[in-house]
Amino acid sequence: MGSETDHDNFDAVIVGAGQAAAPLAVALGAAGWRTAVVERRHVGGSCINFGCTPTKAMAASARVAALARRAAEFGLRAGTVEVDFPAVMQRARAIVARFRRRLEASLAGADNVELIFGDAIFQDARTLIVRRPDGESRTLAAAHVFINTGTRAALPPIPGLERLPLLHDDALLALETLPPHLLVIGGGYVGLEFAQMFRRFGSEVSLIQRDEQLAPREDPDVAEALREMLVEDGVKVYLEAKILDADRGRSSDGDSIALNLKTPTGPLRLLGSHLLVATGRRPNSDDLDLAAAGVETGADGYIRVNDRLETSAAGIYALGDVKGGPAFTHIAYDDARVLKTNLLGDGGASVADRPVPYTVFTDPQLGRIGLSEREARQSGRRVLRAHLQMAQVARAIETGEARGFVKALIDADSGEILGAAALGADGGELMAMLQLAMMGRIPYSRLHDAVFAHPTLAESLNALFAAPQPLPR
Ligand SMILES: Cc1cc2nc3c(=O)[nH]c(=O)nc-3n(C[C@H](O)[C@H](O)[C@H](O)COP(=O)(O)OP(=O)(O)OC[C@H]3O[C@@H](n4cnc5c(N)ncnc54)[C@H](O)[C@@H]3O)c2cc1C
Ligand SMILES: NC(=O)c1ccc[n+]([C@@H]2O[C@H](COP(=O)([O-])OP(=O)(O)OC[C@H]3O[C@@H](n4cnc5c(N)ncnc54)[C@H](O)[C@@H]3O)[C@@H](O)[C@H]2O)c1
Repeated sequence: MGSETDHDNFDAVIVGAGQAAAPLAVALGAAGWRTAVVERRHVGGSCINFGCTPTKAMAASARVAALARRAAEFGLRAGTVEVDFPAVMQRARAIVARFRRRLEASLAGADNVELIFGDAIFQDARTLIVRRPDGESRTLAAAHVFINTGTRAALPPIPGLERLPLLHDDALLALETLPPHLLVIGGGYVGLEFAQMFRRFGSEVSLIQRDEQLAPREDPDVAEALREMLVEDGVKVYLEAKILDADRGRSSDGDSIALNLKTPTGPLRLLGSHLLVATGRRPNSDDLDLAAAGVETGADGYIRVNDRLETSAAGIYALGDVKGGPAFTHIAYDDARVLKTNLLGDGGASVADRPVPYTVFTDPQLGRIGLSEREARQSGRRVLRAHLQMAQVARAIETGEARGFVKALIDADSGEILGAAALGADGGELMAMLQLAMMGRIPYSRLHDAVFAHPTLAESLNALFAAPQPLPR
């Protein structure tokens, strides 16, 4: 049995096998650094195990169900559509297992990389103790430590919530039977994606949002269009709803959870069978003993870093969601690029001013990049707004997916695109085209005149940029 006085010396220890860890470990190992990756559960972190991967696999099943129900619109007779929920979940879990295996294999096959399962905790700035699942401990020492421990679901302070069974993170993926009535607290990206997909699987879904709009970071027109789409799918959306408390409910339908709300139209008691809490995340930084290492956090627990991802302790870095800021897999992945460049390459890489695109995988998708209207107004620039309803796009009409709109904000002086929102079929891909134009500083007038194949969604850029108008103040 290993003892805590035995030190394993590494050049680098990465705590948490999240989205940044694998690319960083493989690169460090290839450069000859002896690298340990410590993971308490599964490689791949939130994204592969209960975030992006399973939810996008499930959303794909939900989309097929929704399309199959619309078969008659396309001139087809598909009969009654039945959702085999255990099969949907089995498919999602199989994809998760496949991604996890692939990642584990890439770490196992990497030069100079050792994957160690266990909970890591700092002893001091250069030393970590890893408590392994079998009860043994290992002490790892390294000149460079990378913290990639991600986040977990944050529970809001609602009296009674702690006594109820909650669906989030792993619990949701373990579901075997379709919830008859899913209550979703929180109208952010997690809430939006789950509310729509479970409704499409056949659950009754009630979505409770405390703010006056869904997706509070988005412009009101985008949020309102998302609300309309969910309502069209049959989701009951409650805005400006304050949850006073939660308790065990009873109804003839077998509902066992009750939420007591204060809404703009009066008090409301909502009954449901299952409860998903999607009110944001909190960082996995509280059980690392960061104080022992001299690593500072903000009051919210997120680790403080500079633009080079260096923490307050020399030689210790934080990557991915645990450092706060935009919480997306591609950002965690890009954090690894910044550190690879600075530690193994030319140096000089920074997270300042990088683009932060994202796509919310509702159907249709919301693709976002750059400034929102609110931010454009605050920027003090002269801004134009280009706007196009998807109902005017040939491809969208032909494929029967004409909901939504695309809009772009333009610097009136340079003609450069400052930001865009594409809420429509393949909105994420459409947004990526606008992102490329932003990266290449291509003025909007060139996209207006560009030749795109007909009938693609790309072609809609011609019409989008036909007549941009001054952004209303
Ligand atoms: C439901 C849901 C859907 C999402 N969908 C998307 C999406 O479609 N697109 C997108 O870009 N992003 C999505 N995200 C966000 C995305 O999952 C995260 O931004 C991403 O996983 C962040 O990666 P990370 O590297 O910071 O850490 P994580 O992926 O969170 O991984 C952290 C790892 O550290 C481990 N760990 C923690 N503490 C310790 C410790 N003390 N010792 C050892 N190991 C430890 C954890 O077990 C975990 O494996 C989604 C998130 C959720 C919750
Ligand atoms: N497609 C994607 O890229 C994707 C998908 C899902 C999640 N994510 C990432 O995961 C992060 C977490 O997502 P999230 O949706 O959990 O958090 P979030 O912070 O995006 O949204 C939380 C929502 O809950 C609401 N809320 C908070 N407390 C409430 C209460 N007591 N009652 C009712 N509503 C309440 C907030 O107004 C907000 O709309 C996101 O910020 C995102 O970065 C990304």
